[in-house]
Amino acid sequence: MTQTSERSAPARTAQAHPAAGQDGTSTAGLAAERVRWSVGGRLILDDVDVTAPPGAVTGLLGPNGTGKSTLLRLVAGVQAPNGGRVALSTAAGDEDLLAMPRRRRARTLAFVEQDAATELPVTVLDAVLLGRTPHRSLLAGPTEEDHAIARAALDRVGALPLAAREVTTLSGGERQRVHMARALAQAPRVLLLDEPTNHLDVAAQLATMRLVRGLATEGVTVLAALHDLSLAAATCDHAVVLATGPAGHVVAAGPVDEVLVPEVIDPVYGVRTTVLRHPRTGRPVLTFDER
Ligand SMILES: Nc1ncnc2c1ncn2[C@@H]1O[C@H](COP(=O)(O)OP(=O)(O)OP(=O)(O)O)[C@@H](O)[C@H]1O
Repeated sequence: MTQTSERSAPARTAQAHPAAGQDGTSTAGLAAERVRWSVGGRLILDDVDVTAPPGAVTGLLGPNGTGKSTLLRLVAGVQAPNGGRVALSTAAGDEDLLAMPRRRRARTLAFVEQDAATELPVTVLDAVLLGRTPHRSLLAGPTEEDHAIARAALDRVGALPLAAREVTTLSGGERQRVHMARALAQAPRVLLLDEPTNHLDVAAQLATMRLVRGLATEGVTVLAALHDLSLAAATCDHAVVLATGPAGHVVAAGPVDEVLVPEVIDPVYGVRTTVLRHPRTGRPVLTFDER
């Protein structure tokens, strides 16, 4: 497990996220309540409750196969749950996210899937411009403002030099940044990330998580599935840990300092965890031994 430090993150001028609450809306929290999902007669998620507080980064953690990606897909509306609901909570009250008209949901929530494939022969800029689709009328093409937002999103993830490249020619890490830029261009209030640091080198991982923190500061509610528990400890405000046995369920949820402790991690992952303190940030750094 890699020890993390923000110190080595490359300096990059951040441009303001164009639209957490761009349309005058307030910061929104997310609550998945008693979500169930089965496939082929097998229960994968069993009455899962996950809360992502507004304007914070919540890490969705758990060993392989515990249902993190599935839960994100259900919250995003990519798959329909067999039970439960997903609510968006704002000062104005709760709203059923899954019942929202598709375009409005796309203006509200963006989802960066794990290893999202793009086989279409489109340029990086055009792929990022797709993020603007829910913000314009169905028949209109992208405006100057859409182009400016897409380029700013690419700049923010450090991928502006790739703008004219075909997406299919990109490396895994380059593609991951483009997917993140597309989500930024979507200007969501809620951002779902499935392993956002997959394929990224260590500096790019730190830069991505710094970006994610910056988005939360701007009011975006982030729910991110992560495998690197030290990266989660360095970045997240809250953590939710899933385990199986037999179906995916929540075993712990709360502030990272309370959740990322041996009493929670060891039985779930089958390891022996030691929690150290980062000498500069004071955040937890986790190391592991086999049991
Ligand atoms: N369409 C499907 N058909 C059959 N099984 C599925 C399907 N989708 C998910 N599963 C199963 O559901 C379980 C949870 O999968 P999921 O991808 O959500 O886990 P995960 O926690 O994201 O795993 P990882 O950390 O390995 O990415 C796994 O056992 C997986 O094989």
